[in-house]
Amino acid sequence: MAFSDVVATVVEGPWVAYMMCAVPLALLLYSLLSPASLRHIPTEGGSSLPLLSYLGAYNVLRNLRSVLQRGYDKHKGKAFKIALPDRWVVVLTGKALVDELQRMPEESASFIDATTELTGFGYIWGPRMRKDPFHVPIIRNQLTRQLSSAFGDIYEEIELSFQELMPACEKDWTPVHVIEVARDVVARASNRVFVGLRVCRNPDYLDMLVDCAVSVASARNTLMLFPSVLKTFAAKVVVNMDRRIRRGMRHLGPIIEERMSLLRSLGNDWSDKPDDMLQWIIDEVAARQMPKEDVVRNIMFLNFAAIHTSSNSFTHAIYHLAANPEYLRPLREEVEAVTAKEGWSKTAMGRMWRIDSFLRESQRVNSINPLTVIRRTRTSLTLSDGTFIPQGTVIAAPAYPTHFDDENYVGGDTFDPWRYVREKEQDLSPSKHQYVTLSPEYVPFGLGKRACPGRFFAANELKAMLAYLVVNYDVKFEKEGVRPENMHVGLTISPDPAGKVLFRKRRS
Ligand code: HEM
Repeated sequence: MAFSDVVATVVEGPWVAYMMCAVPLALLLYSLLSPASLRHIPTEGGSSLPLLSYLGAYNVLRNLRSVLQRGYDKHKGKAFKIALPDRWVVVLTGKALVDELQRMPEESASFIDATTELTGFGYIWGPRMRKDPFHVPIIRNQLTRQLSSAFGDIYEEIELSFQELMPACEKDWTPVHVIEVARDVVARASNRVFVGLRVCRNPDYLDMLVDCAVSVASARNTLMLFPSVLKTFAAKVVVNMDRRIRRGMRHLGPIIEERMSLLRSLGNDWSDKPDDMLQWIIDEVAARQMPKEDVVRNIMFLNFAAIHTSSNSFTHAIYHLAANPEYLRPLREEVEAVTAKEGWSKTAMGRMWRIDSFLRESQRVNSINPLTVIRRTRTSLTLSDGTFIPQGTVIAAPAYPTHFDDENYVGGDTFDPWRYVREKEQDLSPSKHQYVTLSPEYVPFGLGKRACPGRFFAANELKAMLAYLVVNYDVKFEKEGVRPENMHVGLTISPDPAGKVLFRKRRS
């Protein structure tokens, strides 16, 4: 049958009648199935009517930043909702509600359930990581406690990686893809501490980690186009974690086997037992009698958490510096004065207030995710302003509007690199203004019990990277003073990946 015949049959036949019945039926079904209990919460970014909300979701994904800002301006201090292709998200605004959000216990508003659904991570990394996230206390306790003793190794790796990755800059102004260099440096420096010298410089291992981090970070935008029942399958196709873990096993498998056999023969403690991330994870995996592939899964997850976030944050900061090279001098003066006294150490990093303020301010104006402090309610609850939130709702705080609110930051829409240096100088408790310090007005690391446990590690690494660059290189953009616009794609924000910064080995 020719195509025109098919069209004629459809138009003239009973199909028109079927369609006329089916469409209202679908609308009715959808409105019955849609969460009626969210209808009292105002919608931003489009209509909340059945099916039309999909148009809203399209608009939200294209213009998330401005939709969130409009919602914030209209409803500050209250909640509003936005449509995504696979769900509604209720956005809580203003200090009081965001503070309430961070205090909600996991049993009533779950971070794990929210990351599973909103970012698709539960589907990508598998149910075990969701049910038993033992990597969190490892980061919080062992890794963070070891920062002082590990600093020398981290710094050595930073220094060597920059020298190897940017050799041409030794001679003249050379364009550098900062995001790519940042990913490699972060991967190498972090893995010096995660898995040790034996593997951390292996180019295939590093390539695997960076590729995994980039794929997982962008997968959230693809996975939200699938209904929940298909997400596990979609995650397998989009990310194929099993294949990545097999590749990781080629690098880490022999070391894991060696260490596991020592654990079996010598027990939990032996005199020269390694004291690194790999061993801490092996201990947990062995105690739970899990397969050794789970060690690799954990290492890869931590690398995803570290590489994507830290390299984006670093690139944002370098873009500000290259657009305003006049910031180099005050940064250099500080780094040189501090390292002259303290050497390159964690103590020195703690004394670099300008470096710290620069990174914190860059994180404030650029953010890492447009929605943060994400949770999914496990019970119905009523907020202090009387808003009823039914069970199973994803709730979150909006990053940009919070960070650009003049009530929270004077001149909040301008990048002011020394903002927190001034605040520290005026405050009796200067630690309140550090890069890693959280508050309902500063949300890039999340908030509350599930706030980023890796931020102390990240801050030290990023401060060492920035400090190293400012004392060793001159920096500028080809077109002076112009910073490339950030890219907003669906639920992600990133520095323009095409941005190139000119670097030249410092002459004076
Ligand atoms: C500048 C760098 C980083 C940024 C901006 C960042 C940001 C975040 C954010 C926003 C969250 C969610 C918190 C919430 O919603 O309340 C988070 C969670 C997490 N981050 Fe980071 N992160 C960074 C670096 C790191 C590093 C280096 C590691 C690992 C060493 C790490 C490990 C984690 C883990 C494991 C979680 C989940 C915590 C949990 O399950 O309770 N992050 N991070």
